[in-house]
Amino acid sequence: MVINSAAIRWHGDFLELLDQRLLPTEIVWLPVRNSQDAATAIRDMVVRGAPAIGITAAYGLALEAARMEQRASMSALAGAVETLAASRPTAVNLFWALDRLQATGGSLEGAELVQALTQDAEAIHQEDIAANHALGDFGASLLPQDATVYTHCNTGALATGGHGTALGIIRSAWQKQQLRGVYAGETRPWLQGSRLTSWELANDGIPVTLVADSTAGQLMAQGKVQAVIVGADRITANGDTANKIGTYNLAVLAKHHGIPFIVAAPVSTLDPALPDGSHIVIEERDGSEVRQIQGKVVAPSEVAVYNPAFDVTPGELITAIVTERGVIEAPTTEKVLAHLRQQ
Ligand SMILES: CSC[C@H]1O[C@H](OP(=O)(O)O)[C@H](O)[C@@H]1O
Repeated sequence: MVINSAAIRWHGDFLELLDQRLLPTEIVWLPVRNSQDAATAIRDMVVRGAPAIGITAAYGLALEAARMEQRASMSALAGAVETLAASRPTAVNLFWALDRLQATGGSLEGAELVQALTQDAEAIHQEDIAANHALGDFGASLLPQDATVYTHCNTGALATGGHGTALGIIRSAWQKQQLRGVYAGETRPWLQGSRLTSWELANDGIPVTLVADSTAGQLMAQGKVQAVIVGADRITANGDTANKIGTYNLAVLAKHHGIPFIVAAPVSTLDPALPDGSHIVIEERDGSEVRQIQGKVVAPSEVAVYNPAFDVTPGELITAIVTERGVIEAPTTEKVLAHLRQQ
């Protein structure tokens, strides 16, 4: 089966990933032929975004099994699972996908195992696309008519199997003629907002205004934003949400200004095993990502840098969490667990 999406092209026996480090100026597709290729691509953010990371890990494990041919077994794949799991720590979708494929693989071996893992990886990809369209519609129903929304980082087709999560809500609202426009925060230091979100929305013809991250408060104070919509990398049982660094700032600002703060994520981003956000491992990335912008030095080479890739927004600051199953208003542990029990 061939599955093509904005950032991920699956050819049935190998994978291509759009190198998102080069966007928006260059379109370069990199081949991925085994689990190490996939892990390296995730670690180096060739592919990024919680759902896209999970999908890539799933294909990477399936490719590794195919490389082993008749030698393939889940015990033989244990090293590949470990390598993929070590690529980035925060997005739970990576671990969810690996757990799902390990369960699918079970005691299968050889060609049967290769087929089962391949089909499940393809299913994860297709399910994510469907989930994003469903959550997009649920989320659009939360927005007032003619809304202008603020979004952070990139949560679009580049970060998922397609359509997007927060950008999925934005795309669905635009298609329903509910949306006036979008403010996209640049999202330092990796600039997912300026390089990826503004590129995706402009390509779709959705009115987008790029702003420096520090502009968000003034926009809210001036009444120019009717909702803040963001994605998620891991949502714990009580609704605490790990997302791109800077998300917590936006949640506090939104609370102060009485603006709805909406988190969009597929159910695969919910992690009920963690009771609250204090248990989430926050990835810290190299200081060079802050000292430089696309290789241009913007700080003294010896200056100390603290570069957490994510922060945690407490559930009490979140107006609603939107998944493909519906909306969790004012999330609490009871509501999140009930949401997970519903089919
Ligand atoms: C739907 S993508 C979720 C999430 O992933 C992004 O992080 P990164 O670009 O570092 O992979 C960002 O936190 C998005 O909100």
